Amino acid sequence: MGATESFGAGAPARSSSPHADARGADLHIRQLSKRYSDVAALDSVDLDIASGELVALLGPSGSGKTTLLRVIAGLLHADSGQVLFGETDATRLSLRERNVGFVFQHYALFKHMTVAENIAFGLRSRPRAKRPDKATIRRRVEELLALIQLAEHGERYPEQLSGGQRQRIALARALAIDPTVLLLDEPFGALDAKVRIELRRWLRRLHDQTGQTTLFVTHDQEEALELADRVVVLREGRIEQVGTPHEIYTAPASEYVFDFIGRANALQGRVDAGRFLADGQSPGFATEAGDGPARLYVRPHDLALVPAGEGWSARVVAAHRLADRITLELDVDGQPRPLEFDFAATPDAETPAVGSRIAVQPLRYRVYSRE
Ligand SMILES: Nc1ncnc2c1ncn2[C@@H]1O[C@H](COP(=O)(O)OP(=O)(O)OP(=O)(O)O)[C@@H](O)[C@H]1O
Repeated sequence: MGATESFGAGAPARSSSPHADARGADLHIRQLSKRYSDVAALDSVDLDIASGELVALLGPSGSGKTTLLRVIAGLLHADSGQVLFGETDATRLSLRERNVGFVFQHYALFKHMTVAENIAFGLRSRPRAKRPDKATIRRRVEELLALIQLAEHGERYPEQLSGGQRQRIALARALAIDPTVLLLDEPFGALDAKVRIELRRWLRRLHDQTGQTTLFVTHDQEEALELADRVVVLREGRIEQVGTPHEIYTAPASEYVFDFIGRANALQGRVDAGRFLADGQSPGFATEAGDGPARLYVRPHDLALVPAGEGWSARVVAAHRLADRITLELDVDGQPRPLEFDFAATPDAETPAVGSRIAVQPLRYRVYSRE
């Protein structure tokens, strides 16, 4: 049968090798911990980011993403652990000394300054000895305006721009200081879905041009998977998995990651001599998990209709059709939770009737042992 526990198919992973013209330092996080009374916002976090990488920090609300970013920026001190920029221990350095660039969802532009003045701000406010001369600053601003494709907008004020344009300016302002690392905390979070998708693709192209070491916080798995060289999945202040988008999607290290990364069905059962047997069902599916209680995870589009006896037998409890996709809700015999099954249908194919019995088999899946 075609069923397999590994996920072979899919686009090749984007290389995580450092950018050819990488800018910014390597970043090393060592055993960072930060508590708020009884909450561990960060719990012994270790992470290495190569110069030129674009890394997404992904996790649900409260998982510690913003705390980690703020500790790296120097806006917040950890209880223990270290932040290293290359060889330099930055743990005790101030925000200014770290020379990081950041853009937050609500980190507004200065309203009374033009776009050009906003971008120049970081350079102009440097101490005199480190401040470039006026002509150099002007050139840098023009370069950045061209880079963010807003060359004609330098003399406008922020209120004369769209939300998406403002966030591009905020990025240019952060890049102006040639930062050690660029830290972005849900920079497109306040924008509508369409602009958000356009901007994340734009950010990826911009990153390919600049090679700037970047850490990007998001709770949107699609954004992380599309944008990043590598994704760090956080859970309650700990790193659950680090990998390329391809690795995270096709080989989730835990039930938590599988569930968080896309739509997921979980079947209860046990592993016996290399086969997963769902409770109440007889066909077994090959797995490398050890013997004992386990759960099999499968995405709704990774199931297939099969003849009775070759898959899990189930009753159709709901059916929906949208253009060429059919989605069924199945009550699988012996399973506590319904299963979602999603497949492409030819235009003349009939939608299975509610109440009818069918059998389905997982094409690609993962089995996780349970203690
Ligand atoms: N100033 C604070 N005082 C007390 N608890 C805090 C404080 N800041 C954060 N926390 C707690 O620390 C944990 C991590 O918060 P953090 O903001 O880093 O999460 P997050 O993943 O960025 O969430 P979100 O996506 O909602 O921004 C949460 O449980 C949060 O409630």
